[in-house]
Amino acid sequence: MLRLQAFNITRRLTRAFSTTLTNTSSSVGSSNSPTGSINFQLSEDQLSIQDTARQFAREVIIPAAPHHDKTGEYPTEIIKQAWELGLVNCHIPSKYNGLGLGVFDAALVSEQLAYGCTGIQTAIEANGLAEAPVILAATDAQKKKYLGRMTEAPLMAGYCVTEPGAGSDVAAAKTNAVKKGNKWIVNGQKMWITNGGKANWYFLLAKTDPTANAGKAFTGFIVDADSPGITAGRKEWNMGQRASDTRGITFEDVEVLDENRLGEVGQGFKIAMRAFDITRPLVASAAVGLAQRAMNEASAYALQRTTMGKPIIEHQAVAFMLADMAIQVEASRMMVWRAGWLRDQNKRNTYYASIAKALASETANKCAADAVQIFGGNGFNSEYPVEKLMRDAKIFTIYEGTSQIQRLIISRAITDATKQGL
Ligand SMILES: CCCCCCCC(=O)SCCNC(=O)CCNC(=O)[C@H](O)C(C)(C)COP(=O)(O)OP(=O)(O)OC[C@H]1O[C@@H](n2cnc3c(N)ncnc32)[C@H](O)[C@@H]1OP(=O)(O)O
Repeated sequence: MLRLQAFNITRRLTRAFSTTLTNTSSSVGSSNSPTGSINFQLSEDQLSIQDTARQFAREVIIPAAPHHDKTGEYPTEIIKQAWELGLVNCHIPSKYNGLGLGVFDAALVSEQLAYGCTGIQTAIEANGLAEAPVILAATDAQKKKYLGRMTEAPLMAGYCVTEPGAGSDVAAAKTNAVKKGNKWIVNGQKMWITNGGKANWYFLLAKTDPTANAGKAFTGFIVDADSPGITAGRKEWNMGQRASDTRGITFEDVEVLDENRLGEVGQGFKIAMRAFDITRPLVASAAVGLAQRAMNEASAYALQRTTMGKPIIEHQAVAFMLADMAIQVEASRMMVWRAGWLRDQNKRNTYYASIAKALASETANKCAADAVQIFGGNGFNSEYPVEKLMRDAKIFTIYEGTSQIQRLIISRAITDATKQGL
């Protein structure tokens, strides 16, 4: 079933590809996207890695997705296979034995994996989210230790920022770290942590100066998940993306060595935000993958389902819904590419990342809901694939910043630009 041999060939191509895109700096890999001109033609290498991810989604993820959706079982075996193909931890620089892909190239992968199942893709991509602050701010020794091990075994990691009382408003987070000698003592409660119960280590954001403003109040840490005092709560049973492991995590007098502090004291909030500049385009590309799947499922169904003597795809009411899906999918993908490309040029992309995230996540919801509509009664039934897409889509407008937070970021950028007369 797996056709791993075929995948291994593509993996070798992928590895070869990585050597030409290697990035050993502290930023996520630069891409081979041409500078000075716009070119929508993917390179042979990009097509190759996209094809590997597409094939993996079609042959491995799609057949297994209904089981993981129904049972909530964590897709350990699938993640292991994806890891063997180089489809996990795409950003880790080659210096630490990773592929060192840029955001643009990683988006090609995440769109394809998400086409198969966004629950499984989220479990995979959550590694990228936890690793982003480490790639951005860690010392060489920290990178060797924590990124290096991710390339030696199919381990998972988690990004511990959200709290029961601090989701959209990160600055309201209360988990604190107090310095004692060469250690920090961490206390607090995190919530909705993806890979919470599966992670080998966490990126942790903790308040270290309660009197300072957000930009200086927090510090980032890398925390081993088996540290005494850490307790992972029960797996949350969510509306969709059920393959993904989401939990609350309690920190009770957890000792973290100062050598595990990430960056300067007080810089944690900015490191956590800069990580989103990398990962929001990837969440958006996953939403595009789901939207594309909804459109493909709806088109195929509309071609074979007949009413009033003809396939429903020939009824304009249905055909125009499909056309609207195509418009939204194509526009969303272009925004993902723009946000990713800009980041790969080492330019600030926060505004475009938020536009891509808001547009693509709302597109995923619209396309999934319209696919259910096109399927009619069958769409409402769990024997058909589209009700899962509709449940899975909802979280895209919530995690990694709600649609409202994206609009806050976009509108602040407009205000700033206007004030500067731009
Ligand atoms: C597929 C994988 C998915 C995995 C599962 C998903 C997991 C998650 O959902 S993770 C949690 C997601 N949470 C979020 O996205 C939180 C949303 N909220 C936010 O983004 C922020 O809290 C936001 C934008 C509202 C910040 O607002 P606010 O509190 O007003 O802070 P703000 O004043 O803008 O910024 C504070 C400082 O940080 C700086 N800063 C903000 N953003 C950035 C950035 N992108 N880059 C660099 N610096 C930044 C500001 O310039 C400011 O600096 P200074 O103090 O020197 O002026």
